[in-house]
Amino acid sequence: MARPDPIRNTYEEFPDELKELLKTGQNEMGRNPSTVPSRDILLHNHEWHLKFLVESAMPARNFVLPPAYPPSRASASEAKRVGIEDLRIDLRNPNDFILLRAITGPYVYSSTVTIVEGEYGQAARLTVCNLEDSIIDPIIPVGSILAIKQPCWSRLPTGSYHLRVDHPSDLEFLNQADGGVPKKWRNTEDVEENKDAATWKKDGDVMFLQKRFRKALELYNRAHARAASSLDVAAQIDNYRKRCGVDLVLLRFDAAAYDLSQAVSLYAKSNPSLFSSQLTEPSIIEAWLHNRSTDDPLNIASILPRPLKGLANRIKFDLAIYQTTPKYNLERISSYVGPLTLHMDVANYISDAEIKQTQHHGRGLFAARAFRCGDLITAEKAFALPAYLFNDRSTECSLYSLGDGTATDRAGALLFKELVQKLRHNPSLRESFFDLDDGGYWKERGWEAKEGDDIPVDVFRIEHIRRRNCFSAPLRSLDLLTIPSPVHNGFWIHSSYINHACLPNSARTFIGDILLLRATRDIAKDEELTSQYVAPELMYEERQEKFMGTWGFACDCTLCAVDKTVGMKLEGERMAIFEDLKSVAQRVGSKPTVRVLKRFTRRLRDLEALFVDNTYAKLPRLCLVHPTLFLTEAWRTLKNVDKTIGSATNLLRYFGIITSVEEERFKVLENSGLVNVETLRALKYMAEGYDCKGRTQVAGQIRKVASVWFRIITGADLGIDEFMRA
Ligand SMILES: C[S@@+](CC[C@H](N)C(=O)[O-])C[C@H]1O[C@@H](n2cnc3c(N)ncnc32)[C@H](O)[C@@H]1O
Repeated sequence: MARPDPIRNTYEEFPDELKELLKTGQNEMGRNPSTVPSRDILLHNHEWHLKFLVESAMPARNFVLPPAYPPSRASASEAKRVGIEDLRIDLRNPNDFILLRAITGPYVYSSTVTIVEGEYGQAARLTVCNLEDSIIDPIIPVGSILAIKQPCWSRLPTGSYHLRVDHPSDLEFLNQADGGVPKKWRNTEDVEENKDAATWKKDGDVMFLQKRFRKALELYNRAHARAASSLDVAAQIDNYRKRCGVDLVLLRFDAAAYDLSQAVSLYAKSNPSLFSSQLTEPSIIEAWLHNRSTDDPLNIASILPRPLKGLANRIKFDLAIYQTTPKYNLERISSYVGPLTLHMDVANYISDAEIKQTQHHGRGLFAARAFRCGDLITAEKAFALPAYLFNDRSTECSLYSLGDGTATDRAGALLFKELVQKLRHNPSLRESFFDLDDGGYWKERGWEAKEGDDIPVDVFRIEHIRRRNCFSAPLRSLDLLTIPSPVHNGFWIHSSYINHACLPNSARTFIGDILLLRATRDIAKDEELTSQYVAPELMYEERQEKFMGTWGFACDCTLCAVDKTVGMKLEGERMAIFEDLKSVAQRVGSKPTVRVLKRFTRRLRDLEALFVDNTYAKLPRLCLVHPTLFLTEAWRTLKNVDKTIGSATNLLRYFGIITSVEEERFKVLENSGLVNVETLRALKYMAEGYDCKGRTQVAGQIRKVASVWFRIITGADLGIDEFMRA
């Protein structure tokens, strides 16, 4: 087959090409497209692309968001139907819709591409973006009848034009029997019309086993329709149960709750001992599945048969449940986590961290009670955390937002996709998600929702919210101490309300999909909770650029307030010595000598001298940290105990943690909140040193503090002994 275009070998979108088009495309807006290929050419090209998709090594997937526009809010009854001939380039009328029929199988990779026809046979290429689609279980199989809201032509880099849908809610699937569907699209005979419920269900099971979940859902729907009319209660229960299972795989938790409540109600009605119980009432069961509580007033755990109970459990955890105590067996949970078991069945504990308005930083989290250093403040399961096993081709992808010029890698791109699916399918989850900070996007682009309105699922708003509120997460923070762990990008709604401070009072860690927030110093009731979004850069300007670039704020914490006054000249002098020391440390590596370390110490003193005045009294001196860590470890390598202890004490000091040892008592006198792996190492080296000197009481007290800090930076106690021994 001849290649339709010698330059492009796939339908894939390349962000650089699209960016160029944006620059040149403005003057076409509102015009008719100059060229649209004929139906035959479109079909021929599509066939070629399908063949190419099957046969070749594909590039990494590029998910591309064009400049933002809101989804249509017109309902079917308000919208005006238009034809392909009415469409213009880049001109979306939110009140228009078009009816189209897919005349080919789809090309599914970064987006779904298919060829569609209008009522009078005019063909066009349709690109549907941001849906979770697969070639074996396509969302838009041939013959699908689609209503597309606010349709318009969009330019392609090939010089041609296509119809493009970015918001899932701008695409609706119609049945042949739906009003408005052209007569000639209704004539497909359903040759399988006479199958009974059991056969449909069996066919659904086959599809389920083949992981064709959308097809399975369609077949279970058919089985359900049949079973409902045959009044076979057992078959109906079974169908609801099966459909509930597929719902869960497809992230349709609201639908799963509905299906299970129907199944339970039918089960109760057909069971004499439950006939008069509340379990016969589907709305009560559905409300319980959604109520976010661990309570079981209907006694479901003991009454229901296992398969229904198991599904109830699954739905409750997927919709999130809450407990009011910080009680968890985190060591056990931590031991379960692995690449295949990232999602843990635990309840959230967030009741002691309240969301309130701050004075200058929007909303924030506040301590509802006092916490001691190391205490668990919250434990929250991820709202979304895509798991991928390997960094292989099957998951290789990126997300580009052309409108605001941002790009994100695989972890962020996969999270974006999952968020879109979860919000698309589950209206009950939208309110809490869309209440998060979107940097003013919706205020500028959207509209005020009225009481009872559906919250629109705007993909651009989702991406704005993702960027400002997501967290990077290893499988377990514990693993970061030893081996590089793949970093995922996840979403935790309650934890998103915490504001940043370079000197925070709490730190987050991860055990699977649980985000744990622990106090890094003592916190008073009603104090605002803060954590570091990222560890602060050494240079004040660089630090602020990072905060401004990603989150749109300039940090005004106590450290930034002081660093701001330092001035470029002094900062430059500090950085020059820092760079000097860094290159010596790199040269020396793990083979230090006493002579080199003495010279290193003298140069380090030059750097210390640049902090002489009292402005940094109890504050961290960040550019002294890394050279001092090097020095501490180097003295330890040379087995110089006193120098190791002295240098480790300085290391803590430069992190803003002031300690003392008096009369065999070790004390933390000041704690800036910068508890991290380096400060933990400093404690470990100090404890070893005091042991060597025979001062085991001091060493024991230091180890006690270290065990609390270990819990802060890994989430739990698992692995503390190995760490302290290594
Ligand atoms: C993850 S949200 C935190 C919750 C947010 N304050 C709210 O009202 O939803 C991140 C946003 O909070 C604000 N923020 C966080 N830390 C801040 C800080 N130290 N100073 C100023 N604004 C901050 C910024 O607007 C940032 O984009």
